[in-house]
Amino acid sequence: YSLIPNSPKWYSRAVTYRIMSYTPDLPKLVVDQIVAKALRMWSEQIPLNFIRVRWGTADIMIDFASRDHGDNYPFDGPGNTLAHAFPPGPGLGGDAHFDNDEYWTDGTNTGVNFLRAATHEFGHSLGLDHSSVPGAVMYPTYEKGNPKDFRLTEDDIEGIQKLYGKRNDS
Ligand SMILES: CC(C)C[C@H](CS(C)(=N)=N)C(=O)N[C@H]1Cc2cn(c3ccccc23)CCCCCCNC1=O
Ligand SMILES: [Ca+2]
Ligand SMILES: [Zn+2]
Ligand SMILES: [Zn+2]
Repeated sequence: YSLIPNSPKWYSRAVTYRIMSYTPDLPKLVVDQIVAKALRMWSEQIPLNFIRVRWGTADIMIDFASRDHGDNYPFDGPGNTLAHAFPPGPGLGGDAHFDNDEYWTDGTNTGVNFLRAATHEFGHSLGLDHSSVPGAVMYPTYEKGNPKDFRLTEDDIEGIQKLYGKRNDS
C-alpha cells in the first residue's frame, strides 16, 4: 500500500457523503446501496463512520460526470481513466467522480463493476495512494475479477489501518 504524501486524513470520526448525481446504467437505489457497501468495507476496518446527507455540502461529494466537469481533471470518454477522487481535505477534498462515459455494472461480468471502482475511489478519498500488490483494491489498474468474492485485501487493510488505526468494536 502507499499513503498520500504528508498523509492527509479525516480527523473527525464521522465523515459525511452525498450522492449528487447518478448513472443511467444502474437503478438509483442500486447506486445508493453500492456506495454504502463500498464505504462500509473501509469503515469496518477503522474507527470512522460514514453518514449520508441529502443536501448541503458533504465531506465526500459523489458525482457521475463526463469530459470537462468543472475540476482540472476532465474525463476522457469511454475506457482509459474510469474515475478519480481527491485526498481528504476541504472543498474538492474527498470528492469522488465517476466517468459517465463508462458502462457501470453490478454483478455482471460486462462493463465496469461499480462496487470495485467505488471502493478504489473511496480509498483515495480516505487518503490511500496506489498499491504495488496485484489484486489489491488500491492497485492502479482496474481488474474485472469475480464480483462474488470482491473484498479488501490484507494490503488494503494494512494501509487504511496505518492511517486511522484499527476499529476495536469491543
Ligand atoms: C482503478 C480504477 C477504478 C481507477 C483508476 C483511476 S484513479 C485516478 N482513480 N487511480 C483507473 O481508471 N485506472 C485505469 C488505468 C489505465 C489503464 N489503461 C489506461 C489507458 C489510458 C489511461 C488510463 C489507463 C490501459 C487500458 C485499460 C483501460 C480501462 C481500465 N482503466 C484503468 O485501469
Ligand atoms: Ca474514461
Ligand atoms: Zn472530477
Ligand atoms: Zn487510483
